Amino acid sequence: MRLALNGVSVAVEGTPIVHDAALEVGDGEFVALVGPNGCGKSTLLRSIYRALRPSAGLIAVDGDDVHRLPAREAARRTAVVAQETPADLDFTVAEIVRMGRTPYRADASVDEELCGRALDRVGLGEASGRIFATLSGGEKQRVLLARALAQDTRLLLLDEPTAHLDIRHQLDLLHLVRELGLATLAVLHDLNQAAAFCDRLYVMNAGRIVAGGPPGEVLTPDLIAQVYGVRAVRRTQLVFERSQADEVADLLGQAR
Ligand SMILES: Nc1ncnc2c1ncn2[C@@H]1O[C@H](COP(=O)(O)OP(=O)(O)OP(=O)(O)O)[C@@H](O)[C@H]1O
Repeated sequence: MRLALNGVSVAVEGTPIVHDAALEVGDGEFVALVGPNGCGKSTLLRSIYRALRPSAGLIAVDGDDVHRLPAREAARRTAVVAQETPADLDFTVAEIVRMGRTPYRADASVDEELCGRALDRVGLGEASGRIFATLSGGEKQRVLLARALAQDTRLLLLDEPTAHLDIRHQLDLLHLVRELGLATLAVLHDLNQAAAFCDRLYVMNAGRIVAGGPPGEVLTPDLIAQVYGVRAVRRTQLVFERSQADEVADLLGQAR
């Protein structure tokens, strides 16, 4: 297992937030963590990327307790795009992405090449000289993903990666993450998107993981009612693929 959590509890400033969580992400698997606001998703994620230390349980990356690894080694194994966007950094886009290379002592040209490729992958190859603070929220989000990609890890943690993105960029990002083929654990709010893009998902409620498995098995109307307090109807869903978005744009262009 690339990532395995067992019996993980996390307290924040003495308040227990996450209780006895277990989850796994296999090599190349795209796994979502969903659940209502305040249920503890970010807190659990923060304990995986070492921003918080669990009060109980084991968090293993490639079989090793992540909280016992040297910081540099942990950073070579796990990249994260967290929810808090550094707002007014006076760095260029290229400098931000290059921060992803900090855990390595590589040739500057290797770093340059990896950073350039990471920016190209998120569609911001032309923006490398821009000042990060001047970018839109969505562009910032994509730069932070590029920084995570430049870190060249096999485990990727994403906390609401589609926040700030319009629908087109949300879908592009989810497609991209799928194509990367990295073991990925992503906090997502949109259940339809989680169901469409993820191999498996875990549902959290009130600090506990209450269900886990393939989306079709887990996201039942009963579970959604119990966890979110809303009635859901399962229908064949409409997923806008990028190609469809292009067709729609073409049609709109012709109509003008
Ligand atoms: N520093 C803190 N001090 C006290 N309580 C905190 C602190 N940080 C988080 N919490 C509380 O822990 C709970 C879980 O927060 P968390 O951010 O993990 O939830 P979440 O599921 O990610 O929510 P959302 O979907 O709204 O982002 C919330 O009730 C929150 O208010």
